[in-house]
Amino acid sequence: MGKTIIDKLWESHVVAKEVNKPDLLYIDLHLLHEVTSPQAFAGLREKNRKVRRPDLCFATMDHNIPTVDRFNIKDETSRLQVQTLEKNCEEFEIKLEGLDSLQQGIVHVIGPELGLTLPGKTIVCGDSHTSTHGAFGALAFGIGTSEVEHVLATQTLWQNKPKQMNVKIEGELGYGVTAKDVILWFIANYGTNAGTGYIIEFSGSTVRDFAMEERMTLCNMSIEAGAKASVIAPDEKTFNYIQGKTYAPKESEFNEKCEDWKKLVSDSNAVFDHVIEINASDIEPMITWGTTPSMCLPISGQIPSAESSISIEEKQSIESALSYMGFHGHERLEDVEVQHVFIGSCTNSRLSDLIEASAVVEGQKVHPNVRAIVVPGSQSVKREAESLGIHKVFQYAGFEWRDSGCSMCLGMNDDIVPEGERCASTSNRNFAGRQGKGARTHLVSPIMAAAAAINGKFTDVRSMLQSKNPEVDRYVGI
Ligand SMILES: CC(C)[C@H](C(=O)O)[C@@H](O)C(=O)O
Ligand code: SF4
Repeated sequence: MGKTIIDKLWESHVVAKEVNKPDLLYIDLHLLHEVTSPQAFAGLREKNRKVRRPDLCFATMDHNIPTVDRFNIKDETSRLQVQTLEKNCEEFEIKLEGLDSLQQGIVHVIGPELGLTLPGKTIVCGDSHTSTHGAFGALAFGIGTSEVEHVLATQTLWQNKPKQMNVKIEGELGYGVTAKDVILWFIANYGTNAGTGYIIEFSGSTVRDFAMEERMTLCNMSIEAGAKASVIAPDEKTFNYIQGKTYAPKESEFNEKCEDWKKLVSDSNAVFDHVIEINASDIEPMITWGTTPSMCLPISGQIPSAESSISIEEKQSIESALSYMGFHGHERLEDVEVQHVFIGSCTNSRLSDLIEASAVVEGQKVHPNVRAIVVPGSQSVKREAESLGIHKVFQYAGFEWRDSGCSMCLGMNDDIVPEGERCASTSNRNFAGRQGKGARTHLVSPIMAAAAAINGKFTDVRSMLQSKNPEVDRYVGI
């Protein structure tokens, strides 16, 4: 029987195997941030242990930091976490991209950007959206703080091998439909438990046609479908993206690596535990209306009411989502007004996301009732965008142009949505309280967020797109 890419990645990292026990996997890259690492380092210190391979660890600070006046962290716990990470990295000799670093950014944005994320690697981080790195053909997943300590101490991790799912997406996406819409559509149709117990391989012509940034968006949110991880077979696009990046292999070593990486594909006779086939042309621009990513509809849709529920549980969950979100049911999504727009997060804060959104915004003004912010995923993305003049498009329109960080993706820093207010957000989670107490989050793509910023309400972005330049056109699928 053939092997899947998941088998290949897994088997090449098993360092100990016993019947009826988890496998011990070697970890090639351990990413760290300020929130989930302090107790792990404290544990090492208590047991008088060292970090086994500091050279395979890499740290950044992203969750707690301000995106304006970034050195002035007002909240004491946040400041302490950031200072603790600085101290830990110094003591245990781990490379850190701190607040003063030109390379600082959201951990899942800078890993790929610096060429740390490579095909064939096992990558872990104390963060659920580590699945993002699977876009490069890496086996990448989030771990808990006690596992962070274990990996720091041993560079290995005990893991049960999950089941495997192939999600095949075929065909061309419609005009104005993005990778974000694909993953939202997937979760809306298959649920937040679709991937529970599985690693997903995303395959098919739609995925192959995606740029690396789009593949990252897809893998980023696979965790919201319950998956342990997701992976996309590396190809020429992957290799081109990696070539020349700071920590990527150089010259002849790079060429040799590419030959190895090409083998990271599922064999044609490989068998998956489950296969889902999706037709890309079925997908429309999507928007969440409720408090889980699966409470999600095409922009042309109407918010459901609890009456149509098929079970008591469903009725209760719809009722509680409607009440939290301030809806009665039956409202048209296109009539819903927003007060905040957030373009950012590890799902959608890369250069291509900002280019796309700026194409919608160009020459227009943010609606007077809306406060809109753009938070580049890394300081490098910020610089690149500025070199293209993208920041001017946003600033002219009335968007705030910030420094990088997790920002409004979660209420752990200064960027909070006030209680009862509504935010069109390019992030990945819309749980109650996610963007602040009582905040109402609607997950959308960057171009849909841009459209909402201009109109002050959700709008089918396809009615606003204008063909402006080929670079932008390529991204918006024109
Ligand atoms: C803080 C961290 C543990 C958390 C995660 O694991 O995902 C955060 O990044 C999030 O997106 O909710
Ligand atoms: S941007 Fe959001 S989802 Fe991503 S790591 Fe930060 S908090 Fe988590």
